[in-house]
Formats: sequence, structure tokens, C-alpha cells
Amino acid sequence: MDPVISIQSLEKTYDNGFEALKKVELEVISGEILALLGPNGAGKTTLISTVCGIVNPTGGKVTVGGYDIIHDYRKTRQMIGLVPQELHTESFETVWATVNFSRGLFGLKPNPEYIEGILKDLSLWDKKDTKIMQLSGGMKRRLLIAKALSHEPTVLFLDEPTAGVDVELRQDMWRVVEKLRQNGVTIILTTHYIEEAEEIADRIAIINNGRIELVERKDELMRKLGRKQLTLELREPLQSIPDNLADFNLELQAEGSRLVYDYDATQSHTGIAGLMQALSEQGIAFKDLATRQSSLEDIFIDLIKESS
Ligand SMILES: Nc1ncnc2c1ncn2[C@@H]1O[C@H](COP(=O)(O)OP(=O)(O)OP(=O)(O)O)[C@@H](O)[C@H]1O
Repeated sequence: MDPVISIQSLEKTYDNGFEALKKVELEVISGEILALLGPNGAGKTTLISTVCGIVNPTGGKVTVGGYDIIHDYRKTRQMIGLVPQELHTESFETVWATVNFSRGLFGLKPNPEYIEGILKDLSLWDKKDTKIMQLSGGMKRRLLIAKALSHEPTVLFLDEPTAGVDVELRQDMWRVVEKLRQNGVTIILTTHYIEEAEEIADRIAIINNGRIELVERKDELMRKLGRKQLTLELREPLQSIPDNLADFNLELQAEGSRLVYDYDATQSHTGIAGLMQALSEQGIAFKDLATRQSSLEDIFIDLIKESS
């Protein structure tokens, strides 16, 4: 599959000497949704801003659609839409004028039908004549997306799109993202809500301390690193874990009334059959059982812990 963005040995050292990106390598596949995850200060915004031409790299090479972001910056910027974290203007302009103006900045002919469609998708159509300064916080976020889409980009960056937004806006956003994906737009998003990435991303990239730690298809990542837990609610509480169960990775919880077994779901022998037999030999009966698959969030936390 063709990469639409190719990042090679990308480095960014800020003026104060801080190395925010350290030889970052990443390829973004055309038409995918890539979630870029990482703790605060990991370098997510720096990476996005560099690809978008807002931050100058100090080393390496980035191409978008085959064009170099420095030598062919006009071409690459034309292809990219960026939804930043916040809108900084308190303008007297109307929503309609602002979004059309954004499109004009890219030298494109006016396309009122297209802009109308975006505003409708983002539930902003009835605010088209409202001045920006009169919009609520949530509406300003919607406007940021409309502006980013005004020039019909083929690559869209969303930096923390759902931080602090209400459920309705979140749902609207994901509906728009889904529609864009169906139209072949490539989407790169950063989020602290890992369950969101789990829901919508095709691939996950994890960045930590300015380095890409891992890039993997989401389902593959969950399969490889996902662990499972079996929880048994015991009929009678145990004081301690009996000796014949010592080989199993067990934990006693809830004052001895709950036994939790951690196992690797990818192994052909999970040990569950053996555990059941050992329990029955000990006369330990249970009244209920449940299994739980580790979430992307669990995996993420473990990976970050390991690498720091
Ligand atoms: N202009 C700057 N000058 C010096 N250091 C900077 C500058 N901008 C960012 N940094 C530092 O670079 C590192 C990466 O910042 P960046 O904003 O890219 O992280 P992030 O992953 O987006 O974090 P968050 O999740 O908090 O938004 C941080 O340690 C930050 O303090």
C-alpha cells in the first residue's frame, strides 16, 4: 500500500536545545486512520506541526503525496488540512465568510455547495451568519474543522479533537471523520482518549520522548500484546492461595472471595483447563466467572512504563 506521508529520520531540536523529535520514522498509508498516541510532552504536536509546515525540522525528510514539505511546501500544504487544538481568533467575521476565506487562501475557486455541505455535516449551517466571537466553545471547535476542510484536503490532521467536547460534538466529529474516510481522505489524529483510538483507528503509532516506539495495526497490536483475565467469584473465601495453585499467575482479591487469573490469550495452552482441575482437586468451588480482555489503554500504559 502506498504511503501518502513518508517521514524519515525527522529531528526537531528547539532553540533552547530541547530535542522534541529524535530520528522519527513513520509512513502513513493512503486512506487509513492513524492514531498517534503518547503521554504529555511526547512530541505529538511537534510532529504534526512539522508535517504541516508550521514547525521547521532540524533534520530528516518528510514527503506528502511524494512532495517534499520544504521544497514543495505549497503543494504539500494544499493537500493537508489541520484541525488545531484551539481557535485563537475572536473575529467579527461570520462563519460563512471565514470558511470561504480559508478556502480562498489556497487559491481555489469558490464552491458554495461544498462549503454548505461541510457546515451542514458539522451542524453549523444555522450559524452561518453568526460572528465568530458569538460562537460557543463547542461551535468554535466545529468551525476549526470546517476551516480545515474548506480546501478539500486529502490528508487531515486532528490534534486532540475531542478534548473537552460534549458527547454530541464527539459523535458529529466521528461521523464526519467516517464520511471523509469513505471519500478516501487519510486521517491522522492525536488523542488522550485511548478508547476512541481503539474504536476508530486502523493503525496505532506510539510516540514517547520524541521517538516512535511502535507502529502497528490496531487488531494486530491487541492480538499480540493483549492479555486476558479470568475472574472467579468463590463460594467460600480463601485465606491464601493453596500450594498446588502456586504455579498459576493468581491473585486473591476482595478479602479472599475473588480469584483473578492473568493469562496470555495468544498461547495455545492458556492453562485454564489445568487451573480448573487444580481448583476442583482442592474442592474450591466458584459461583460465577468472567473474562476480560486487556484494552488498548492497558497495553499503552504497559508500553510507556516499559520504555521510560
Ligand atoms: N517552542 C518550544 N520550545 C522549546 N520546547 C518546546 C517548544 N514547543 C514544545 N516544546 C517541548 O517539546 C516537547 C514536545 O511537545 P509537544 O507539544 O510536541 O508534545 P505533545 O506530545 O503534543 O504533548 P501534549 O500531549 O501535552 O499536547 C515538550 O517537552 C515541550 O515542552
